[in-house]
Amino acid sequence: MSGDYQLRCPTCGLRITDRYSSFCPAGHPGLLVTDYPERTLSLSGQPGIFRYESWLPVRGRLPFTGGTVTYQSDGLAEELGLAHLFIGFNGYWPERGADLVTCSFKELEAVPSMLRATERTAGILVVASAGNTARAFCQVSALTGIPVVIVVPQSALPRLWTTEPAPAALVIGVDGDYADAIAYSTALAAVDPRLIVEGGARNVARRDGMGTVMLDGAVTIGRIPDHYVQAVGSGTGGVAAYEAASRLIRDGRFGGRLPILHLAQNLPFVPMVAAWEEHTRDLQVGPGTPYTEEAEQWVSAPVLTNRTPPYGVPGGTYDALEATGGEMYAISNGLARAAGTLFTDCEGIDLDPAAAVATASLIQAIEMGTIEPGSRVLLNITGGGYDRVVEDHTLVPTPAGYRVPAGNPDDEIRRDVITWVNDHA
Ligand SMILES: Cc1ncc(COP(=O)(O)O)c(C=O)c1O
Repeated sequence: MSGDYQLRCPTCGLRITDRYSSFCPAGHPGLLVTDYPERTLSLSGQPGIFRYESWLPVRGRLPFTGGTVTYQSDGLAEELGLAHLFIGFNGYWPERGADLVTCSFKELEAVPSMLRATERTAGILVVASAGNTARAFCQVSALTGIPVVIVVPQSALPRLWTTEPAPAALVIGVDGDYADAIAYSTALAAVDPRLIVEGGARNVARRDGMGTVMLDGAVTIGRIPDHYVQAVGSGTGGVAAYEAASRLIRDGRFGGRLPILHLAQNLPFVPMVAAWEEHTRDLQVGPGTPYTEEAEQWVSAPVLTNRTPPYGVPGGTYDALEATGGEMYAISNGLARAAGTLFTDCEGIDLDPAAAVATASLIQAIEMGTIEPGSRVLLNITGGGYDRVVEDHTLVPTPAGYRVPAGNPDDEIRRDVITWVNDHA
């Protein structure tokens, strides 16, 4: 049955019966992995992400038809001299059938995460985000009426919009940065047992939702690609691609080799690139390192500046890079801008700055010889179509219900949030 799965600890292999666990009961810190009873991938006949529902940790569906659109590139492929370049487009581009209206692959995470939350009795998610993730969760709330609490830095509020009003999304703007929003969201979730911290990379619904980019790529190409290219901040998309490819190998119909992961960050904030160059799990971030709050200010793709990515943890990005013989790239703003322009000129759609970073890393990989011209390449365009979406939709700002100082929620917020939960649970 769709929605059946077991969680497994990547360290000790223990199978965990509680389908909502985030940690191994034996105390191992690794990211739990889903094992689905269906060894072969069955396609449901549904559009978008629910085509892959047999490998999603959810029961039922939401009224949501968006998903990745994978197509073989002509223009960019020719420009770069690649014989088999496939683009996994995640964003808004109706001419190609791409219908993620908040313009990023974060909708692929939001949909299964929110659906899975509705299965639980204590089921209102509290999500901390600096941008695209918050917008995606608000949009899914707008479409479905599922309540959600969103905590963002106040600077991210202008990027919070949906294509329909989202009355069941409670938005809290924190006077601080992404790290402050995460800390506040954790404290807020403790206010009422019906609130649950969404969990980021630990949330298997998020990873398996993102993994559908790889599934759609392999189904379109007819086999697992040789190379997978993505820009990363948390690295979760890379881990998800690796996990999805591992399932496809067990399926047996899509080839037996993992794709080599090519993951990119945006200079000057490139802590994972530096750690991977040293081949260490030990990530150096913060004061005394080059990867400070100051460095974060200079990147063209702020969504790529996560200070606590699940990099060294078992089952995280380091392990995914190791397993696939992966590479990492440090991309300057100038190279990203030029690559983004080239992509738009060749393919005909605007990109999220993060997707421009990914495109630049593909160019660098070809120049370095880490991607060969004859190989099959899946380029994950994680976001795009912002110029296109405003032609078809009116963007509705999602206002902050509260603007609060960083720290712990005060008594008034606690009272108000409990009242809000009573009204929405
Ligand atoms: C458009 C876009 N691309 C890439 C990323 C990085 O994703 P990951 O979580 O896989 O590191 C993000 C993260 O927010 C994003 O919004």
